[in-house]
Amino acid sequence: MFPKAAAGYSYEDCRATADWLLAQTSLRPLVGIVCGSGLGGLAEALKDQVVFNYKDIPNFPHSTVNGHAGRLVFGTLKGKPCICMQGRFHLYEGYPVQKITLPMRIFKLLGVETVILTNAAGGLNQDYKVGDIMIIKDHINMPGFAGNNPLAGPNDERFGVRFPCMSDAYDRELQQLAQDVGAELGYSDFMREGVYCVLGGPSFETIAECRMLHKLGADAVGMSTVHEVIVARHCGMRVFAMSLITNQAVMDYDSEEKANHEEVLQTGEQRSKQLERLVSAMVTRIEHNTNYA
Ligand SMILES: O=P(O)(O)O[C@H]1O[C@H](CO)[C@@H](O)[C@H]1O
Ligand code: HPA
Repeated sequence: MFPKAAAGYSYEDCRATADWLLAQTSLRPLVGIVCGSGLGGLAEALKDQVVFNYKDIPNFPHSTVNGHAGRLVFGTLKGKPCICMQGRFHLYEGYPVQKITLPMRIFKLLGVETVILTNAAGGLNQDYKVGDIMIIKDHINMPGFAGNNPLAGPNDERFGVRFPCMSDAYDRELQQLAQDVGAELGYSDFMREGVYCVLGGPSFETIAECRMLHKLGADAVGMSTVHEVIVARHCGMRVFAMSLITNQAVMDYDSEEKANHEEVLQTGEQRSKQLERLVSAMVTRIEHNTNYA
């Protein structure tokens, strides 16, 4: 039922990749950051960088999407050890869902305790504007409804339990921290919180699909993040995620708007400095069990 190609990587494969990385750098990251489309600039805030191209990392998939550089960056943010994915993997690139989430298991084996995920998304909530930052409080996993869940297949208890809870997927303390930090930075006017819905892509949604998703309770729609969140929670990492609303989902048959990736990347560029400040300030204030000083 689960052909080998779709089964992802074994615990030993993940361990081998993590050990390979650990052997190349003395940095031991506590925070893992994933940059969404056009948001790779987040990695630039890291000091004392050690950078790996995905194509040089054993077992790692390769980035194929414009706006996803395909580099894994180790470094520090105000002294705190971090790892940052400059580019992620998506279902529509043709990877099985178990493979696009491999980096979350590598993060775990490297010692990461907290994951911060970012993405570009289309706004379904009519109160949202392009450029808003939405703190994700919950998700709707559409591919999961059809059985395409990254945890489908044999479960290795060394990562986590067979039936992980997802009602607490998005850490509430970290959501509050983001609100506090956002307010201190003067970002409250463009910060929202809401529900993110993942679809398979790569085609953008039809008008009828956007209307349906909105009725179902989604505030933003995208093609990523949720799979990573599920795998990160399965192996016990704390998760914070946010969407940059890069475009308004088209909900109206009279509209001339057309979703396009260029607009997505452009909005990412415009908000990248603010996102960088928000993430940096959050990272410095997240408490960890390990004393990294
Ligand atoms: O979710 P991220 O990786 O930010 O990318 C978003 O942007 C792309 C569409 O423009 C899709 O890949 C969508 O998921
Ligand atoms: N739909 C799906 N994914 C996206 C969008 C969108 O409108 N914008 C950015 N990623």
